[in-house]
Amino acid sequence: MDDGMVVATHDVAHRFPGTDVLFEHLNITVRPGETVAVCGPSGCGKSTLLSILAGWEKPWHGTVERHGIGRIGWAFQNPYGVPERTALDHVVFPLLAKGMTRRAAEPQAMEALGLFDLEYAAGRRFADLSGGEAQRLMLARAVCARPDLLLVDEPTAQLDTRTVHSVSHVLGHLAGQGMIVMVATHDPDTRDACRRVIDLAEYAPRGEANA
Ligand SMILES: Nc1ncnc2c1ncn2[C@@H]1O[C@H](COP(=O)(O)OP(=O)(O)OP(=O)(O)O)[C@@H](O)[C@H]1O
Repeated sequence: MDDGMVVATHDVAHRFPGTDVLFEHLNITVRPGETVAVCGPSGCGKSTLLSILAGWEKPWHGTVERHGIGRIGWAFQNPYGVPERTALDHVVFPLLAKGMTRRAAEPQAMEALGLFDLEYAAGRRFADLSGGEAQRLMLARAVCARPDLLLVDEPTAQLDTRTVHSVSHVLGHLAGQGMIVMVATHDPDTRDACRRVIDLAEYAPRGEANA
């Protein structure tokens, strides 16, 4: 990881073709060690902002700087997987894609499962996981390859309060190890556990932009 690593937006605004402007004049700078909650009402553009930060979506206006960022990890809002494959298979897969052997990948994948208290489920089929287990599996898969930038979309929608606290704690711990962690969330507990909050409602256009 690069000490000078940074993710920044410079006067970013976004709208999809044929839709209103979601947010504008967004200037943020995020550095390693930070956990940032991206908040705001449903449909305000939280997931879209994460996609823009990842470079998957080009902003309608402005630029995004990703200095020193190599690997990006992403945990999706809706867990998805291959029903008959095990939880461990899902976490091993990105490591194999990175060129690791299965033998080398498995301990690293088990460590990632352990971070989210999922070792017990390593051998279970994805189809047999509960909603909360599948959601934690997405987190384990996102962090297993030790990304520089971790983008997490609604990580706690299906989790109970105690698990929310433990996931928030792990995300803070990963940031402490030098990751940049950004979390789109509605959940007040998750938001409060983050070091910084970006409220996208504050960047909603006022008046003329959507006229
Ligand atoms: N590819 C697209 N084309 C057109 N509109 C889109 C596209 N992707 C998202 N949108 C719209 O942009 C808006 C913002 O979507 P986004 O998923 O970023 O919101 P969100 O704040 O994450 O919402 P939620 O909290 O409900 O998950 C929504 O109105 C959505 O319908």
